[in-house]
Amino acid sequence: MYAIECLELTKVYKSLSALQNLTLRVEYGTSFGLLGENGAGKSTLVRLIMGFIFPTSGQLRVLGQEHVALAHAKIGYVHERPIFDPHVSGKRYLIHLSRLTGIRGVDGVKCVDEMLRRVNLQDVANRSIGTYSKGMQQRLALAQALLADPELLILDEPTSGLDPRSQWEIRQIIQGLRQEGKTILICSHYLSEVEALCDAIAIMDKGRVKLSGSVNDLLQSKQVVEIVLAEHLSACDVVSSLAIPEEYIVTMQAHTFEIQARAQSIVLDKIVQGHIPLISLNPLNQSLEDLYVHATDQEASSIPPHSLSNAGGAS
Ligand SMILES: Nc1ncnc2c1ncn2[C@@H]1O[C@H](COP(=O)(O)OP(=O)(O)OP(=O)(O)O)[C@@H](O)[C@H]1O
Repeated sequence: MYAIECLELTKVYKSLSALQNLTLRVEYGTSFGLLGENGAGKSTLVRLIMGFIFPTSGQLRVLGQEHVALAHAKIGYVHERPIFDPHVSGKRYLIHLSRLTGIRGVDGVKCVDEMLRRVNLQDVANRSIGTYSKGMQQRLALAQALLADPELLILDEPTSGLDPRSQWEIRQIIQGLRQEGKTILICSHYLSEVEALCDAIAIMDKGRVKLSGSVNDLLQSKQVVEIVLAEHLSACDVVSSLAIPEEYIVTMQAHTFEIQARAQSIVLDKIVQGHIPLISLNPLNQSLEDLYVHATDQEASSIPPHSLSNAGGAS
């Protein structure tokens, strides 16, 4: 069973298709990154998951509920730009919310104090929120989302617009939640953040999933090795004389070609047996940024399928 399961999900606003037959699954206890350019459909998907809007067609199940509103009490949500009453203190605000969620009296205060410690706001707990920095407000929003100990946490651009120190603080909190085994869905434009915080990702483009899967699998499947031949050799001639399968080749230049890392030993055997002189063999690590650029690049859609294969279960 999945914490979030979308099957052929479509959302049309008037005449605009914001999501088109989107299939995506988020496993319980994992941290999932939703990536995509502005207008890709990430917020629409989050709004559907939260039950703020309804799908035009397709199926959606959140924490086992087809009626996603029934899952609401078990979801913690942090908006990209949380809005607070600036005159109320952080502690008072959280106590008010804890009462609304049914945690009252001494237990409520204990729970709030614990949450304030957790997001490192204990020293400013009694100050009015209007005096908080943006980073503090974002941490308060996280505390608010965590108050009812949700099963699923949805973080929309959790570090957007924050200074590096504040970003780091938020990421540390998210790492802690991840280690506790919380299911987390993060929408972010920061690729290094997603690479560091997420077990799996989906890259969305124009309402569709372009690429998805586990971060490790995706990165490993895209590792390449650069082979630099002696200058008198043409890469094209060597590849054809050694009969190196086309699907192993990523790029080819005059005396250099890149191959999939997984094909390294096969290609090297051929090179040794063919007595081909090499200048160097260089592993080139791919980052999530490289994957992202390929997946969202229209030109890249026409490059060989091995460079852009969908490694995950989504389509
Ligand atoms: N309420 C709405 N009515 C009409 N069109 C909408 C509405 N909300 C979103 N859209 C359109 O749907 C598409 C997807 O928008 P969405 O906000 O889901 O993208 P996004 O990936 O979250 O973008 P961003 O990164 O900028 O937040 C866009 O073309 C947007 O203009």
